[in-house]
Amino acid sequence: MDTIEKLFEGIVYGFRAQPWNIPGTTYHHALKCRKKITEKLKKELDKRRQKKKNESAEGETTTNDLMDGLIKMKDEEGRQLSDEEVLDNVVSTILVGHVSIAYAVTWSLLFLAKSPHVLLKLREENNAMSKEKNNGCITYEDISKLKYTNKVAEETIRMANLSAFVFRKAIDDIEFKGYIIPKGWSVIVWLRELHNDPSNFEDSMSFNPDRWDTRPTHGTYQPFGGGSRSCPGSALVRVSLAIFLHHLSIGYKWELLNPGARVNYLSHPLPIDGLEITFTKI
Ligand code: HEM
Repeated sequence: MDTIEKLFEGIVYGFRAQPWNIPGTTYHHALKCRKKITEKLKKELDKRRQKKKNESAEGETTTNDLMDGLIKMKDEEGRQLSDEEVLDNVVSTILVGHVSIAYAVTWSLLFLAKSPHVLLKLREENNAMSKEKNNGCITYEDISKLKYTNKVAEETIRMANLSAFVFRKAIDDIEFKGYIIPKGWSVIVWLRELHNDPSNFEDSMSFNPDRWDTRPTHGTYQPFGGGSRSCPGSALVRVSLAIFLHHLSIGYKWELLNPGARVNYLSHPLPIDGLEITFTKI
């Protein structure tokens, strides 16, 4: 697991690096990590395929994880994924799910530590819910009742700007503010700028969950991208954050060790100290 963790970390660093495939660059290292991880997963895939062959007389294989799901998947015409497609899907799913939610959670800890009045309201709402549930676990339905908690989660997603930009290609000549973007050009959509622009979000740099009482203007909020390639993990991110905020606010107090720590923006924004913190159980 440690080796796999290291390899994924290498790929994540190469995510937003300049694509210079020269020894010594972050991008080159990421490609090497990608190759190694694919080799490791290929061995596992071969084992699974062999196992499936051996067991075909007895029926289905017993494991039921992502790789098995991809191996079994068939389209309408009964076509299955090639080895390369299975491996690409395993790598990209782990990659996008690997650090993203952890980073969002990290930012929620930081924003809340710096906004005690928000934390107070969050704690109030979640203590009330916990009492209602007799200290039991919350369910998916309960999460939608945690109105303030959901607003804190959304404001965290806005302020954290974990995906600062997405790439697109102009499929036609486009005129924008007097400039022509020729067909075929690559375009960066700078999401962070949209979310930090005070004309889109009043007092945009302050952590204010109540701003979510009204919906943002169309097109001004795209933390998960847009269109057919938008993030399929967005609901999972929101639910995970809400569950985390519930348990955190009712169970713990915490203090930042370096409240003024600078932020490292690549490959994803994160305080330079990794957010060193002390926790106390309430
Ligand atoms: C806070 C966490 C996350 C943020 C901010 C985020 C943001 C994004 C953005 C901006 C894109 C590009 C969308 C576009 O080009 O329009 C994307 C793509 C994607 N995300 Fe996420 N994401 C997060 C978490 C996750 C998680 C947890 C998963 C899955 C477990 C996931 C799966 C994916 C996949 C598979 C794509 C590629 C979609 C495609 O190209 O069709 N993401 N994400």
